Amino acid sequence: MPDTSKRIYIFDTTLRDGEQSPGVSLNVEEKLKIAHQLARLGVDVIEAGFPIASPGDFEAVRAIAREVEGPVIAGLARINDRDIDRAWEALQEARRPRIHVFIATSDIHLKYKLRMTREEVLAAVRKGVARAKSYCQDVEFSPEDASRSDIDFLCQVLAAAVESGATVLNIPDTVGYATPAEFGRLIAEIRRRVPGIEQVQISVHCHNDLGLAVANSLAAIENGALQVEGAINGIGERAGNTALEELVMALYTRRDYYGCHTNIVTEEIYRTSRLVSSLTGMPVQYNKAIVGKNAFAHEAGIHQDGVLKERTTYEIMNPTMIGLVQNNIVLGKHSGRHALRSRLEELGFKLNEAELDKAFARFKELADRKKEITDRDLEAIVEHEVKQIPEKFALEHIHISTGNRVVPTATIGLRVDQELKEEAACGEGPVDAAFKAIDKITRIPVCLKSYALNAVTGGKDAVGEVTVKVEYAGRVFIGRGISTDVLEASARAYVNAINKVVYEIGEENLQVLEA
Ligand SMILES: CC(=O)SCCNC(=O)CCNC(=O)[C@H](O)C(C)(C)COP(=O)(O)OP(=O)(O)OC[C@H]1O[C@@H](n2cnc3c(N)ncnc32)[C@H](O)[C@@H]1OP(=O)(O)O
Ligand SMILES: CC(C)C(=O)C(=O)O
Ligand SMILES: [Mg+2]
Repeated sequence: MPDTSKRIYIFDTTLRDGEQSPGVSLNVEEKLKIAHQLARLGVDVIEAGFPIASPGDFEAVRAIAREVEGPVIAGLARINDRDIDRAWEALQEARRPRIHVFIATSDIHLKYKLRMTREEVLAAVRKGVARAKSYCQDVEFSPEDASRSDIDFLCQVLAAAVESGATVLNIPDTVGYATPAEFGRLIAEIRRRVPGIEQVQISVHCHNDLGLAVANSLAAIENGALQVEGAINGIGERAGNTALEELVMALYTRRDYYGCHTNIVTEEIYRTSRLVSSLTGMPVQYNKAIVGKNAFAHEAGIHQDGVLKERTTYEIMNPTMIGLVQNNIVLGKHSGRHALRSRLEELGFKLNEAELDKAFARFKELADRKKEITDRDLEAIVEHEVKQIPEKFALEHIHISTGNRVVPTATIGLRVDQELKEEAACGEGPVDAAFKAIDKITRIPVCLKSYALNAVTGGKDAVGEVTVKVEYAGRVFIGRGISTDVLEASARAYVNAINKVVYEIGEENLQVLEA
């Protein structure tokens, strides 16, 4: 057995850097949901947001700090008084709060972005870290763009942060410029040169612009980094952050080589990945390591033969390790509530009776149209349609008439507070017609910003998942819907987004169009 006594701490920034992915905007409820799942996953730190960024982000950090037990809860702040004070205001009810302050140290950022001299940056670091420390024992400091910074100045800044009370020094490769050997050397050099470094934890935060974020993080671990920052599914600014599931499984699978462990409950990885993908609206690419649809699929005959004879011929990990459950019970139209409940429990969903009834009704509807219901179908039903916000509007029926020589026309029936209302509309295409008919019923002037269709499951009876983003009063709301019929999935997604508008804005504050 290899010695794996060295512990690597996992800092999850899905809710902060991950949310900086273009097009992603999570509301308080969605962030809380992800934070609870991250706690189940066993991450050591959750960076819940950037409290000064917006009232919504402030509320999300505050709610997570209040509610989520287990991990340290961190909030990001620029190195100025207002940001730090606001971060502390959001974090103070956390059982284990951490203020994360940052300022860039590369000449390029100093000259063009901050317009500050090195002396000014040094002074700001001393003042900012000390201010954060006056509120909170646990203070993380990040010299942004560290990998492109002058090493002498970088070490000077890091030393100042340690002297002023930082407990964690996080070294970011902000623009994903470093290569593994080089980044490993940078960590080793910092450990050798910064006075007092042995009193603090060294962390790394790598971006994936050259596809090297995980490799760079692993090189940093080999050179003494004890904390790694990253995001689920590798989401984040531009090409994203270190994909935490990849890093964790690399450390686990190659524990013989790295000789360390994390406290991650690996069986929660797949579920966390699905939840993040579903709530951010960012699909996971099929060939993505660990959590992609094809990550454990074998297509070629020689591989299939090998795996059938002995799984380890072509699998370096057992899929059950990440929570992909193999099952022998086939769920279909003849299955009952017990089988459904048991399968959902195996997948980690605990539903109350009302939720189970709703899931069962949708399951039966789907089973009438599809031979076999897969785990992905069930996840889609639960994540998109059961664990949901209150429904002001519920899709009752949809009829579409379309073709290459007719004007697409949709008739939609929605239950509005239990009363059935029906409208018809024509459109540029069938989806447009359906959305216009829905608009006529809801009379809420939302603006459609994007529409995406994905097949959740395989085969010609695959379940289609539609994600729409709509804008109302300058805010973006994401709606999702699933069905074997993509037009029905589209209508469900649009109605779901409108329900979110009603829920978040409040019915009393909505501007409704005249009938
Ligand atoms: C590498 C990273 O991921 S850093 C985190 C990036 N994340 C985000 O930016 C998301 C949230 N951001 C926001 O909502 C907004 O940018 C806000 C609310 C933080 C600031 O908005 P604004 O006050 O309008 O400033 P804006 O974003 O246009 O410009 C940034 C300002 O902060 C300054 N700044 C940037 N980093 C720092 C820092 N670490 N410490 C102090 N000042 C900083 C810039 O120099 C600029 O100052 P200037 O206005 O004097 O030129
Ligand atoms: C705030 C810092 C850590 C960051 O996100 C980066 O440098 O990429
Ligand atoms: Mg970053």
